[in-house]
Amino acid sequence: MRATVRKLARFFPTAIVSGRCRDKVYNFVRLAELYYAGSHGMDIKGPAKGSKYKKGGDGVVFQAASEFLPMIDEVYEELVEKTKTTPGAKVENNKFCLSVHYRCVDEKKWSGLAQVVKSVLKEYPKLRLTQGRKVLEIRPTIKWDKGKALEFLLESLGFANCTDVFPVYIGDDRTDEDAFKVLRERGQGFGILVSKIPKDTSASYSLQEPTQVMDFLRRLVEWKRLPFQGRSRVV
Ligand SMILES: O=P(O)(O)OC[C@H]1O[C@H](O[C@H]2O[C@H](CO)[C@@H](O)[C@H](O)[C@H]2O)[C@H](O)[C@@H](O)[C@@H]1O
Repeated sequence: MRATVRKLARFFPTAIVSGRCRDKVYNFVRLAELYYAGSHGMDIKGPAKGSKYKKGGDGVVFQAASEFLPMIDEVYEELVEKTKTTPGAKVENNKFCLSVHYRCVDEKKWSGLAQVVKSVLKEYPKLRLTQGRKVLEIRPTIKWDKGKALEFLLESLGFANCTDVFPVYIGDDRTDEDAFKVLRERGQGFGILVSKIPKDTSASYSLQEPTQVMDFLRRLVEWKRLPFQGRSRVV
């Protein structure tokens, strides 16, 4: 997948948008030519060496929730301490947001763990709690999500009002729906949901698994390599 994404980024501006913290995502992917939006889009950074898509000025850098950092760190410490007694619970610091994983916790203890998390958050009204796949997510109440990050990237790169730019957003998480919605509302490009089972979604298309995503990206690269006149051909 990494080699395919590297080829893709040669032809198309490519970003990875994730709930994990940006550094962690970068360390997984290790492609300096990409844009990275970590912490559910709250921490955005463009390629270190600048980008051929953004001429002049500074590179793309944006942190939507910097003032929340001390609070997030404080809540992280508190959650680590208070969840110690729940075997299998894991608190993950994603810089501008936190995740409390309960995948490895005995099902009988799930509601107790959620109560512990909620009781900590009572003291922090500026943070909100959402639910992911066997994970409780804590993040600032600011109006920022993966959809906002996508809009920010389109605007920063000067693509927001281009009729000849076709953004494609691929995701498998509930939080990716915000980005699918943005594309649907703008009538620009489309979203692709990755899921084996049918789901209620704002994405326009779906793929079942990462190998299909890789195949789709590989075909995009092949299509782009075709001479312009031949691009209507399906690869
Ligand atoms: O925004 P994404 O890049 O799709 O990330 C969403 C979450 O990913 C991670 O959690 C996922 O993997 C965990 C195992 O490593 C699994 O337990 C969980 O169910 C998955 O959602 C990450 O740890 C979370 O912080 C992200 O929000």
